[in-house]
Amino acid sequence: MTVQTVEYIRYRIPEQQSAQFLAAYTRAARHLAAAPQCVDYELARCEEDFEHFILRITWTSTEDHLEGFRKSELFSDFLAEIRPYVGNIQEMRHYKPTTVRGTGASVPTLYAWAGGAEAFSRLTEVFYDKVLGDDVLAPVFAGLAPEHASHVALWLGEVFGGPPAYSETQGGHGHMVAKHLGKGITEAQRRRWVNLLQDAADEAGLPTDAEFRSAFVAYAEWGTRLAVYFSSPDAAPPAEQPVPKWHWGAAPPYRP
Ligand code: HEM
Repeated sequence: MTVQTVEYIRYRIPEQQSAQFLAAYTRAARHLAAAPQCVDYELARCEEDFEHFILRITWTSTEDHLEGFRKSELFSDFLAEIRPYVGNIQEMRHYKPTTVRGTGASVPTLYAWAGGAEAFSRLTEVFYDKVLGDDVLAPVFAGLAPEHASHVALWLGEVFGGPPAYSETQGGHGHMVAKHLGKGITEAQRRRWVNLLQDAADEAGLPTDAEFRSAFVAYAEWGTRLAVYFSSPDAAPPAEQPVPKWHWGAAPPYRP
């Protein structure tokens, strides 16, 4: 059995060349991404001394790197991009992982666990396709603005711990809630909204683990009930409030 190996390449790049260096590596990285011998890679920059960079590449094995990638056309294309910096290399060696390894106790956000911005865009695209084909919800969403799905994706991403993209581009909680004023959403419509959101989560490939889905549905329940409340004829617009931040709740992510 071959054992993965980690190659570390340490560079010292003068500050004034660092922008070109990063641009060259951004281009070169395409050839790593296309290499079947490459498991993953990351170029990191030293926080304490900006001139130090470390490129970490995990290869399927040292032999695959030296006999496979190094002898392939991808390597020539990779090298062509970074050749000006070969003289700046301070170390370039392969390291075999030892048994000392593990993960810490940091808890990922629901946003990261779901798969980030891309996962929420997929979710709302699938969701609004369903909504527009649904007999109960289609009338509510007739004439929907084309950017609606992407705005809701930004909103959900922010609620679940992602960047504040909705509040920075659209508005805060009050702004979002106000979108529902006067809509007269019924319980049947609300319940269908929650059901279709879960169907869309399945189809869009969001994680299906119990911990994620229970937190996800908890927010859908809470948010839709607020939407119904504020959509009733006598509801007053809400005061401006921060965007709610949804967390895992009682059951943190399960990691065997
Ligand atoms: C967790 C629950 C909900 C969330 C997070 C949510 C989120 C949003 C957001 C972010 C917007 C504004 C989109 C934009 O800025 O373009 C919006 C608008 C809207 N929502 Fe909701 N919503 C929820 C529940 C519901 C429900 C249950 C219904 C109806 C069944 C509904 C109907 C609408 C409609 C019709 C609009 C468009 C308003 C307009 O632009 O005229 N929403 N929603």
